[in-house]
Amino acid sequence: MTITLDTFRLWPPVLLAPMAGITDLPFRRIVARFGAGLVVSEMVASGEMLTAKPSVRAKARTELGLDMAASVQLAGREAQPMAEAARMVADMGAKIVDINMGCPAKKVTGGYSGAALMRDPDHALRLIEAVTGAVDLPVTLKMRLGWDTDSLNAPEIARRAEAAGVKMIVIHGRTRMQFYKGTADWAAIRAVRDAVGIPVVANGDVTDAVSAAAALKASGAAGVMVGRGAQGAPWVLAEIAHAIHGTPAPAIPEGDALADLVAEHYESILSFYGADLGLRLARKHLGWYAERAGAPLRAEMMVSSTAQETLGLIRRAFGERIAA
Ligand SMILES: Cc1cc2nc3c(=O)[nH]c(=O)nc-3n(C[C@H](O)[C@H](O)[C@H](O)COP(=O)(O)O)c2cc1C
Repeated sequence: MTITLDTFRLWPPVLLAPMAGITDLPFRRIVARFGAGLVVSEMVASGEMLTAKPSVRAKARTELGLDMAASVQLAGREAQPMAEAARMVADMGAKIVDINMGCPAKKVTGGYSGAALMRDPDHALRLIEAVTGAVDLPVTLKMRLGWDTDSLNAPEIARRAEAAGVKMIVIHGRTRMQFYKGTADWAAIRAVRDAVGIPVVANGDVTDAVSAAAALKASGAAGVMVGRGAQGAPWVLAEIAHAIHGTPAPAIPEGDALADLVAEHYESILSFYGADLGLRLARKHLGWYAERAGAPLRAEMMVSSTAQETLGLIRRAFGERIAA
């Protein structure tokens, strides 16, 4: 099934989830290049966006280097700053604005944004209407099944969001109180799908073609969104799309090709954030690549404090390993 948001066709319907601290522009570029229907920015706090802090604006950058609509996710608890932030990210090139109503973090819900908005649907709707009214772009909504198992109100909110102009809904098949525990309930997403006419996308624990097919079957969703499964494996969305939608198979890098990819990702993190911050932020990605590939020298990469040394380690860990 194709997902169309106004004039944008999200093909294949395998989308990269927003992940704070992970789906920055360097990572989104790589995932997009392998192949994905959409890559979503990490959440951008609307209040901070309005202060124009450079580090916050960097999260909303949209230069994917491909002919692909960039989606920027906004988080916030008040309608007006969300509307203003939406206009700002549109000015920065966003073609789709996503609203975060799923984040379970206390820092976020304590501020009544993220999943906390699901506890007050009237307020959530005012916020959604403010955003859909502020920009002439498709607005999408990402949320959970509800706050807890006694309040599975995603279908009701989805229906109201559709009436307010939202064009696509992503459901992480857990409640807020589950945080990331247990397993995602893909079948429960079907009630949302049945409640609206707009595309609904299933999210949570989709890591490969098998889980993607199971999530689609159980939920009846129009597509899947992959988060943690793409860490250290930016090609996984393209693999899923190939298996399910028949798109071209990605060339999964091994040996020197993997070393080249990891080095390229590493250098793009350094140039995006600057060397000091980049060096530290890159470590988690190196760790994931190493874990996935079963590569050695992980501990050394975690403590390496110069780019040159780290690049040498990357070459040895990923390149020589397979070649040997
Ligand atoms: C480290 C991390 C950061 C996340 N940040 C965001 C975020 O900024 N916005 C959001 O809507 N969801 C965020 N999420 C939730 C993911 O988008 C996704 O809903 C969740 O991880 C379930 O999907 P998965 O099992 O494919 O990872 C985050 C998840 C993780 C693990």
